[in-house]
Amino acid sequence: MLSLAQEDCHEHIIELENISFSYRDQQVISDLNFAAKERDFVGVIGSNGAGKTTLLRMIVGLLPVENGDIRLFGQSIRKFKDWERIGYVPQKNTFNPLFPATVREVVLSGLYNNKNLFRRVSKSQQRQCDDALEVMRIQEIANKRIGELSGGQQQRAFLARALINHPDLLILDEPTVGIDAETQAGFFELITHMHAHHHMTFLMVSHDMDMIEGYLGKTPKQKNGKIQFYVRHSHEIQNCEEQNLQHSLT
Ligand SMILES: Nc1ncnc2c1ncn2[C@@H]1O[C@H](COP(=O)(O)OP(=O)(O)OP(=O)(O)O)[C@@H](O)[C@H]1O
Repeated sequence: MLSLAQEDCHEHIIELENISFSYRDQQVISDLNFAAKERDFVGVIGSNGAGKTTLLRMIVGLLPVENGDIRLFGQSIRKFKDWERIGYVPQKNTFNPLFPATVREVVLSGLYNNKNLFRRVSKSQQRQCDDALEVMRIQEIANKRIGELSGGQQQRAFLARALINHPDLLILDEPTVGIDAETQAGFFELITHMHAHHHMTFLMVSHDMDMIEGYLGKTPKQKNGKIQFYVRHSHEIQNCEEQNLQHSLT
């Protein structure tokens, strides 16, 4: 059993406080509360239309928070500016396959939050890009057009794009939708390996109940179509003594 002092060494990364959201007159999220700490792995589940994508878009600043508050790294989203600390992989079907960019250009665009995809890139930024391509094992296809790739390869490219800034929080919206079972399993293995070996917090929407049950160790139950969170807590991976040691060494 962990003491309170041990648990408290992990900082809050996301705090949702009484969040509600409506599209015109349709209320999608009502009075949602949740908190995730450093290095937690959070599975977000809920039936179609429960508001999962809407919630992620609020957390990454693409939709306004009108009711309640979201705190990111302890700060209200209304004042938050450190967006490079957050990597976001949107749902696959929001990507246009005719987009005329190479994998390398897509990955580099993660540095600029889409402001200017083709601006001049420094040597150190190229190295950052090479590192992200290597982590995702897609160096060989770096110069291919993104639209020519398989669904699994495209997802790796978008994950590399989200990782290029070395984010502290990685947000994934159904990352394996439309991908065959074998590639899905490989992709999930990659994500769980990253969770175990990198100091990152994960928030992932998934309909894959086997994955939630297998990795997060809880049997998901649908609750009136509402969003639910299943968490593998940071202290299940690393206790605070190890964490303090790691911090004192870096
Ligand atoms: N831009 C929009 N304008 C109006 N309504 C929207 C908009 N985006 C989503 N909705 C509606 O809000 C509800 C929640 O949508 P959302 O995509 O957040 O659900 P979800 O839980 O991610 O669903 P799924 O599991 O199918 O991906 C749905 O009823 C949807 O039709």
